[in-house]
Amino acid sequence: MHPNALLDLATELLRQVLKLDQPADAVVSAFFRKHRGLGPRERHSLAETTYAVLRQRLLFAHLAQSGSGALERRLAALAWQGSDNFLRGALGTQEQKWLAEVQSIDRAGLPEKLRHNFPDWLASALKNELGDGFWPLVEAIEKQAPLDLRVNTLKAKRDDVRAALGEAGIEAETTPYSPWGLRIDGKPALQKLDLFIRGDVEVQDEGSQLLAALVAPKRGEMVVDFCAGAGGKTLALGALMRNTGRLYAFDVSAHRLDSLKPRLARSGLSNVYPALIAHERDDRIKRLAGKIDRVLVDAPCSGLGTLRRNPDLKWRQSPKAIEELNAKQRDILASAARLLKPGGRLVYATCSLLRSENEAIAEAFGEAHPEFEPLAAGPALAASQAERVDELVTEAGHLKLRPHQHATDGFFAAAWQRRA
Ligand SMILES: C[S@@+](CC[C@H](N)C(=O)[O-])C[C@H]1O[C@@H](n2cnc3c(N)ncnc32)[C@H](O)[C@@H]1O
Repeated sequence: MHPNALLDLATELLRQVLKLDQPADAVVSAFFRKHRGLGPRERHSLAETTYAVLRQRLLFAHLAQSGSGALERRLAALAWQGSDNFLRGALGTQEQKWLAEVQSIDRAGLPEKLRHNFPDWLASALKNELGDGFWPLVEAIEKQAPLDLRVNTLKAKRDDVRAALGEAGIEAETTPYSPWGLRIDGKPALQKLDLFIRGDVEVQDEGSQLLAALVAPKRGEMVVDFCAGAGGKTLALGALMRNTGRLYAFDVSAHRLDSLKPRLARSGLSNVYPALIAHERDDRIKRLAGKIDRVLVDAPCSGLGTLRRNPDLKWRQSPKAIEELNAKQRDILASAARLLKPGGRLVYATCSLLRSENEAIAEAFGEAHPEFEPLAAGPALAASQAERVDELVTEAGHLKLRPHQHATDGFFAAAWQRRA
């Protein structure tokens, strides 16, 4: 494709994504479905350019002020993630001159906001939360996340999968904390590999794997994944149960539960029971009250721990939306807790970095529910063969992961045991 035609497409894609009325990954996928003729390299340039704009939107919007022509074209040129030569082929002489000028600006001297690229409310919330970790986080989320895999221990061993990936020309390292994880640099096409098709691996961030390790369901138990979504954690839990017992995968979204089905088929699990619920007080939950050994509440949240993958969330979340989520999180946790039998384990988790969605929810639940005793995450993770657990837990005994410290998405989890 002629460079200018591709830059025109990048301009159009950015116009759609920057409306911010839908998740960026959904807009990008729909765009690619409409433009089927695009090759893998063209798709890569378009998607990564779009994500680069979302990551550093304030900086690029500032630098774009001086140019002319469509704003989105200037943003695409500034954030271009293909080759420089290709981009030059797309730009007119004036545009090239402008780009060279703005690219020579010393970015380290720009105001703070143009260096962290957060809206004000979020910058102050994250500074409060992270202190000295704020700037390391900014740096960590400007980079792409690595690709983590979870080896399906029902079907394969980690060393064998690593060797098979090596034979396919894909270098993988073992993950530092999860006993089932492999980490790959870059984004090789895995879907066509035999080991993927037969369900030996699933794509799953190491942090998500650690949540399953914290729930630690055993053979033959009754387990509920309360907010199962597309079932990333369900599959990990089912494998830990060695395909025995009963694992209910609840969610209010039929669409998300539908995406679980092909993954379930690949995984070889037959102990999973997906169930659509209307809301957290659905009758199905009342029927199972007091009967369940382990419950995971992977609560709907702001997703701000996933900014490496979803940089649009910085611009799509708001304090009001987070307050609404907080109410939902409280309700779902209180309802899910009723499922547990005495001695049972409850885990509340989010992929948020914000205290209001994490500690605040856990503390309020603990105060209102003396029948639940806090369970320290460290020993529980160690019992699941997680490694270097001291690096993963807080003084209060919560699991807390950060992109800049652990190279995972940001996660929080609190656990309790129901008193007998
Ligand atoms: C963080 S996502 C879950 C991700 C999933 N556990 C995974 O590992 O792929 C939160 C999920 O909660 C679901 N949800 C929202 N409200 C709910 C409710 N009241 N009861 C149960 N699930 C709910 C959403 O549909 C969404 O799929």
